[in-house]
Amino acid sequence: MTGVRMSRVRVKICGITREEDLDAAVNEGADAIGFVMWPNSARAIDVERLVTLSARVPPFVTRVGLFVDQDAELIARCAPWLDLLQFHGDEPPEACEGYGKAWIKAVRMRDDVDLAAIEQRYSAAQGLLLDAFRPGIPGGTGETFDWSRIPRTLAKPVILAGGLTPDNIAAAITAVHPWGVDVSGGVELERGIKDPVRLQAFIRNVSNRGVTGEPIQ
Ligand SMILES: O=C(O)c1ccccc1N[C@@H]1O[C@H](COP(=O)(O)O)[C@@H](O)[C@H]1O
Repeated sequence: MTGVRMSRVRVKICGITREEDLDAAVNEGADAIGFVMWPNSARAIDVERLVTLSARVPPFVTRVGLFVDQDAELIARCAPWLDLLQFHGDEPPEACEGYGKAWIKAVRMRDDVDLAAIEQRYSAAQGLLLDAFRPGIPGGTGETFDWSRIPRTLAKPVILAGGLTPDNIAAAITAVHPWGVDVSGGVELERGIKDPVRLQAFIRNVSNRGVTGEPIQ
């Protein structure tokens, strides 16, 4: 490919709990940093910690707050420290609005999922984040799903998630052509603690690929 620079795939590093992990992600070129505000997660942070970590994020890096069927009051308290809300539960569209923030809807890829219907229902979402389905667990499972189930016809930007790693991310981008990718467990040493080596490898393996999966010239 000559003369054409394909748009690059955006990358979000989720489940940041520590300053050093945040700095490593930003310095490697992450486009977005995810903060898990769902208290049942081993990667959860509280509002006080969100305020501290959020203040460390430089301009042009998106601060994303992850919520799972949580109280409007808690989301409203977090919203000033966030740029984008990620709804990872069974929230109806009405529960995602009213915070004055753009938002994305996470969809767990159950066998019977109808993405076209979901896209219509969540028409105000900025994008759809597609994650693996495991009963009883809202996300962050570290599991992949069959990427060929994602139709190419979706109008909204697709953010691919679920079990992504430095080793499978190139194949994932080639298969799905996503707008962005989101990773948590695949770049960790343990839950909530990122591995700088895996983090660097993941972001580098994303950054040199266009949305077609071809290396950017
Ligand atoms: O990270 C969590 O603990 C979490 C909890 C509840 C819902 C979602 C969660 N994480 C998100 O799940 C996907 C996939 O994560 P992984 O890469 O498979 O570990 C991603 O969007 C995380 O942000």
